[in-house]
Amino acid sequence: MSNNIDVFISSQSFQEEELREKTVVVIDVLRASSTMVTALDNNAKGVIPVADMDDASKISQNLNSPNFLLSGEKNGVKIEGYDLGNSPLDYTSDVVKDKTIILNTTNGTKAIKRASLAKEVVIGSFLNLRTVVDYLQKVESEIVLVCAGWHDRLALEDLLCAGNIIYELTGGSLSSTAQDGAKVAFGLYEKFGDDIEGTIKSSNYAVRLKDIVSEEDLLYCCQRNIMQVLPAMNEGIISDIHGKKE
Ligand SMILES: O=C(O)[C@H](CS(=O)(=O)O)OP(=O)(O)O
Repeated sequence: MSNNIDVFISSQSFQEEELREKTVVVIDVLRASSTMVTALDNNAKGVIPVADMDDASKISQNLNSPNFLLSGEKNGVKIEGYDLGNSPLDYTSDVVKDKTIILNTTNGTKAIKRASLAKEVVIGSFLNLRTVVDYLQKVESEIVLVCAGWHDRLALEDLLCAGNIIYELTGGSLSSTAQDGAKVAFGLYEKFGDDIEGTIKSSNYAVRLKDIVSEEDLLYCCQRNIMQVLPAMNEGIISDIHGKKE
């Protein structure tokens, strides 16, 4: 592929204007991206990402409640009064099928909102990595992989996933003229890509949230290429544009 590709290491590491005319992949492996991918794979109608609780309550007040779920977390914990937290394992077909989910998370949904000037925004995770790569191979615009990170800092699992995407896109051979961000992500994947689970199990996230987020959640989010959905944003709503059918 000949496109220019860069990696931004957190949702605050760029100016929103920098994303204009670009194809952006937002990556929040733990857990917002993995949750959205799972929800859409289980036939949720769409996901509305919101930046905070105020936005979530404004949107939910104007909607017909049986068709909507109010979901999200603060520092990993389900927000009181919400229907669901941010564990992808809770987004089963019987819970989310045909529902639109208003999702409010600490980092992931904020990163998506900050990418709203992009030409297009898609959601990436290990779960749907191959589908994202196949899509990126066809786009003609410049590509930016936005890692959601954690509170404006780098999160290893997001950068590792970005590196895996670049590795696949480049056939494992990155040009010496690649962007610095792409080189760092690619190098991280070369070093740790053989042991995604082990690397993520010893990440800052895993240590920080060990009493809040189950190991089952972590291991689930480490699985590669188990879903073919391609979540993409259109007028504020994320839906599957890959056209998965039941
Ligand atoms: O719910 C999550 O997994 C995280 C929690 S924290 O911000 O890392 O404490 O939120 P997310 O927005 O999915 O990164």
